Amino acid sequence: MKQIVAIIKPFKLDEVREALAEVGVSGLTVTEVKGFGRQKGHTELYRGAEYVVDFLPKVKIEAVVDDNAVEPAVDAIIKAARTGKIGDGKIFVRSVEQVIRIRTGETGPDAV
Ligand SMILES: Nc1ncnc2c1ncn2[C@@H]1O[C@H](COP(=O)(O)OP(=O)(O)OP(=O)(O)O)[C@@H](O)[C@H]1O
Ligand SMILES: [Mg+2]
Repeated sequence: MKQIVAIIKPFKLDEVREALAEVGVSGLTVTEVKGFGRQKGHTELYRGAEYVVDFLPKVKIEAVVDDNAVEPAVDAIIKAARTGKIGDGKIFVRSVEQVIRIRTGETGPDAV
């Protein structure tokens, strides 16, 4: 199992959520975050204005999926979140050792 962590532009959240649902991702955690990439926030457009702050608003999406679902999920995020402009975001993929569904006690891929 893997955890996909994607940092995206906030206005892309709905599209990304729909794209992930289409490829069968069963659960998501979403957090409002702030960050910067290699332009350090300074030269990035946000809602039409050039932001001159150190940290730009972003949305972090976390989804844990079975190994064979990583590629379709990553592809779906890229397709939905990409504008082609700087600051489109980044995707990190991490290994997940265990998943436990609290209600039923199921573990592993059955619990994802
Ligand atoms: N190395 C990193 N570690 C942690 N978070 C990062 C990293 N790079 C980017 N981020 C997060 O992703 C957000 C978007 O990054 P961004 O898309 O600007 O990356 P970039 O490398 O500057 O690419 P681009 O040139 O397309 O803008 C940042 O605001 C930050 O929250
Ligand atoms: Mg950037």
